[in-house]
Amino acid sequence: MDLITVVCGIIFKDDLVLICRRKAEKSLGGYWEFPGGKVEDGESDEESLLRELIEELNLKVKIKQHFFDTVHQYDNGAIELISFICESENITSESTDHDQLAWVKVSDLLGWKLAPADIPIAKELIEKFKG
Ligand SMILES: Nc1nc2c([nH]c(=O)n2[C@H]2C[C@H](O)[C@@H](COP(=O)(O)OP(=O)(O)OP(=O)(O)O)O2)c(=O)[nH]1
Repeated sequence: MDLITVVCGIIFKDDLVLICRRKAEKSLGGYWEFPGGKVEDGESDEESLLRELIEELNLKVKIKQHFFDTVHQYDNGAIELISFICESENITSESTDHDQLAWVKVSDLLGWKLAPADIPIAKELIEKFKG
């Protein structure tokens, strides 16, 4: 099966990072993720991320750096999840794709029910921001 490319933003506001809970009716409903989405034909990863964040969250961010990529095999196919560290000037509180949003400390990330593909990214972030 094909590998689907998905981009996500690790969006910081001060020292908190945004995670979003996927609506129940979506694939991986109820799991928390870093917001983003599938890369469309003809788009760069960065363009895709900026578009998705505006569409879903009406949030404009600054992409600071490419962070970490991971491949995860779900039952219905594999995704490559490409993450970027971003900064946001404002806090968003509504999403078209999620039923809850939370701004959390990096050190608390693994206490949330993250989508399985996000766990290696969360672990890497915890390492990076440790002490
Ligand atoms: N946006 C995003 N998606 C993620 C993350 N982790 C993870 O496994 N995914 C999965 C969920 C989806 O299967 C896919 C992204 O799809 P999407 O959110 O753009 O799209 P969609 O609603 O059209 O997806 P789908 O219901 O058709 O699967 O990647 C993450 O951190 N952010």
